[in-house]
Amino acid sequence: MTTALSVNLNKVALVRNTRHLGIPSVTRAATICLEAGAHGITVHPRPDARHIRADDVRELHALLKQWPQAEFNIEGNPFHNLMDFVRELRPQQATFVPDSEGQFTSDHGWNLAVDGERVKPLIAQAKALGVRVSLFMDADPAAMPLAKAVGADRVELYTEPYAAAWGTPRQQDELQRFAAAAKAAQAAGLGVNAGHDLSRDNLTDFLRAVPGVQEVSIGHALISDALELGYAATIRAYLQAMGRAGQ
Ligand SMILES: CC(=O)[C@@H](O)[C@H](O)COP(=O)(O)O
Ligand SMILES: NCC(=O)COP(=O)(O)O
Repeated sequence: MTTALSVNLNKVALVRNTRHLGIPSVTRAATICLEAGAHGITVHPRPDARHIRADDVRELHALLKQWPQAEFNIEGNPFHNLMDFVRELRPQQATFVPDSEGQFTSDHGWNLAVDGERVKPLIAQAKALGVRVSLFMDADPAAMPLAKAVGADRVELYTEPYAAAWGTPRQQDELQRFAAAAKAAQAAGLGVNAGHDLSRDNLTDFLRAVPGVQEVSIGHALISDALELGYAATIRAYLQAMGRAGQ
């Protein structure tokens, strides 16, 4: 099975928002990622619009019509602004994340023993619109049957604890825990996605150890790598521009 790579463009928008120039362009970033072979685009339009804004979500949705194989994954809290995007745009996938408004970054999955009953009708609503629903979940095998019971199609395993343990003596224990959670999800009839702080360094070990991951969504490390891998070519381009002035 091939794991799909969905590129999270939040951080491109974060830089763009520090000026009124429209650069770096979120849609151009999406085009370059898809042309390079990425399988999808992820955004997390937070209620405070600190990075991805509503217009970005609409423009990406329009752009992705030119990429019928690519998937658009919109993340967010369905009790805040996510359902508006789901109803308006019907992306291929909505990832429900239990973040508070203004949260620094996502740092936990759903507690379905508490939120399951109120999240259930929103999952049904999204699915009735043809939108696949993935629930952002901690890697707790016991919680997976609950995710199935409330109607989710997939779970996205919250991988920050694995990323933090990577390269330390805790790495193997974390990998075992994530593998057990993935197996429990699959046994319950759910698909498995994964994301948060995945990187070029920690991704290979994760995909080797955790079976059947259908999609990884990666933003922070990937966009940071794109900057670092791009510095040298960019300096050459600027020196050429200066050279054309005879310098
Ligand atoms: C759900 C998740 O783990 C990440 O997508 C997270 O949404 C990243 O959000 P920020 O880019 O705002 O940190
Ligand atoms: N769902 C996780 C995601 O989209 C990206 O998270 P990160 O790589 O920015 O931590």
